[in-house]
Amino acid sequence: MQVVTAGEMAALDRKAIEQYCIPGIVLMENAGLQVVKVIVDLLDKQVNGKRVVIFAGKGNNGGDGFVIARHLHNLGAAVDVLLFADPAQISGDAAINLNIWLKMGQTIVRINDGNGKSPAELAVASADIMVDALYGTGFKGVVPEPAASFILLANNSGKPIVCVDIPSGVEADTGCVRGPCFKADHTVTFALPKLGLLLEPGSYYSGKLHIVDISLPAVLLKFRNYGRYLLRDELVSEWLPRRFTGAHKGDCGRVLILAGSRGMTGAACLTAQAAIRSGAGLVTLGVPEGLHDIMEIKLTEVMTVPLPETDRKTLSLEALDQIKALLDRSDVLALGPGLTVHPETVALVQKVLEDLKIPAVIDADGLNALAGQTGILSRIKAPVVLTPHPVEMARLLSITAGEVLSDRLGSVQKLVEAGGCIVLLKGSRTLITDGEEIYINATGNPGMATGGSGDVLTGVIAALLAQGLSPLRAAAAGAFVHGRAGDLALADKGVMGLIAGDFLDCLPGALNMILEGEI
Ligand SMILES: NC(=O)C1=CN([C@@H]2O[C@H](COP(=O)(O)OP(=O)(O)OC[C@H]3O[C@@H](n4cnc5c(N)ncnc54)[C@H](O)[C@@H]3O)[C@@H](O)[C@H]2O)[C@H](O)CC1
Ligand SMILES: [K+]
Repeated sequence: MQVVTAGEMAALDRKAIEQYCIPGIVLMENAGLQVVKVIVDLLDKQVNGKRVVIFAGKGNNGGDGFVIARHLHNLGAAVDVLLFADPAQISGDAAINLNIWLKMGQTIVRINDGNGKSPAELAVASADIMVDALYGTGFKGVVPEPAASFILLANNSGKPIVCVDIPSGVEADTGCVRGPCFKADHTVTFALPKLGLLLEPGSYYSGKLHIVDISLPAVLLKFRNYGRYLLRDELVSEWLPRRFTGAHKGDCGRVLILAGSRGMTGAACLTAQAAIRSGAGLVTLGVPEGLHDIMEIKLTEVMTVPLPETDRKTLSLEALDQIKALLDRSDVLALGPGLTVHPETVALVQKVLEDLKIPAVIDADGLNALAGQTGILSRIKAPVVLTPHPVEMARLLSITAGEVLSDRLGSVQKLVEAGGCIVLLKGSRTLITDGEEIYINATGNPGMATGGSGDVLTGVIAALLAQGLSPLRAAAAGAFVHGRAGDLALADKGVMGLIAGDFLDCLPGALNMILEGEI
């Protein structure tokens, strides 16, 4: 599913109206009705007598609010419309719907009645549910008073909040929030997701995102390629490999993993198990020789190879020739989990990458070995996927983590340009890009912020690479599958108790769910 900016969405609206002759008022009616559907479900279809407060603004987002008010009123709800604009400012389809609301004998609740009391505050206090139709995709900057104070009042009320199209306070193109902003329980967005709903902190404020149809012609939604996609089951399912009956393990890819050090055997194991669990035919794990016996005990389906080590039981430069021989018998390399940044291990990582001939996914200490040295990356001849979290991204770009977090999109683009590789930037909405197309992943949950989570992701991506997915798709699909496995594990283990091994075990279930389309 494509992800659009406010301008791109407005252009699609205009095309629907001008080229397909769909009156704007029809789109507004459909938009309002879709929000009403979500609200009715939230109220367990018990709408009669429920108190609903609708914060309405002066634009078409407010117009959606008047449509919502009308339908909820007709369903028996007690609806208070708080208008944060002069009615004279309201025009077009929004004015038509405000007029219908007033013609029905309904009123607008005044923000204050001039003698200190605020009917609006009373309305908020007695609401069962609140609807944010204040600002939509036309918003930029900071919400002015008195709306700003009411947003804080609503957020602190403990009542459910449903935001229309986008939470008021979030900028549609960047996800930036520069002042008070509704913290939505649900956001109902129209036709296509806006970029700001999928970028931090906009994605945080959006709560559960509902992407609903408002009858824009399907051909119009595919009309242009914006190069931004929200990962969905149907797309990832198309990418995942199907195994033919005569397949043997050699057909399913051979993954070489270089990982682990004293005290970090778990990272190596999780990566290796994730790779074999994600369909790789053969997985070989190269580890410092002093840890080899432990790995033999911890792993069964994965082959292990003892390699020369430093005095600190990390991989040493002497391992280079053996690694080159292993690489000649592999389709994909996964490099980094638990390696440490021992100077000799760092030098080994750089040497391995310098004459790399097969695709690789580089994570953790593999990335740290390249801190500030993106020049090495640009000289690598084989395709490479980098999977940094914001701190590793900051080290690679020699900037601060804060700068990465304040512009995630910009920092991934910068690293792609500097390194000529595929970049996956981890976060609650993981971004994956080759500089041309960008995929946004919305699967996963906060329970996955646990040691070893990234190691599992590295193994999944390596396995998908080894099974023939392009580096961009392997990274994007890997993020989607990894997050889906975490969501399956969450149901059973809960957000605090979840550990990386739990979602490792859920990888087969996640893959089946996506492959078989059971959602
Ligand atoms: N996607 C669709 O097909 C449909 C979307 N609909 C709704 O229309 C809004 C977009 O409407 P628009 O009038 O362009 O913008 P807003 O409603 O967001 O109005 C914003 C309004 O406020 C002004 N403004 C912006 N920033 C500030 C600020 N910081 N302080 C004060 N005022 C500000 C701005 O100038 C505008 O006038 C979309 O989100 C949907 O909800 C259609 O209803 C149906 C089809
Ligand atoms: K809104």
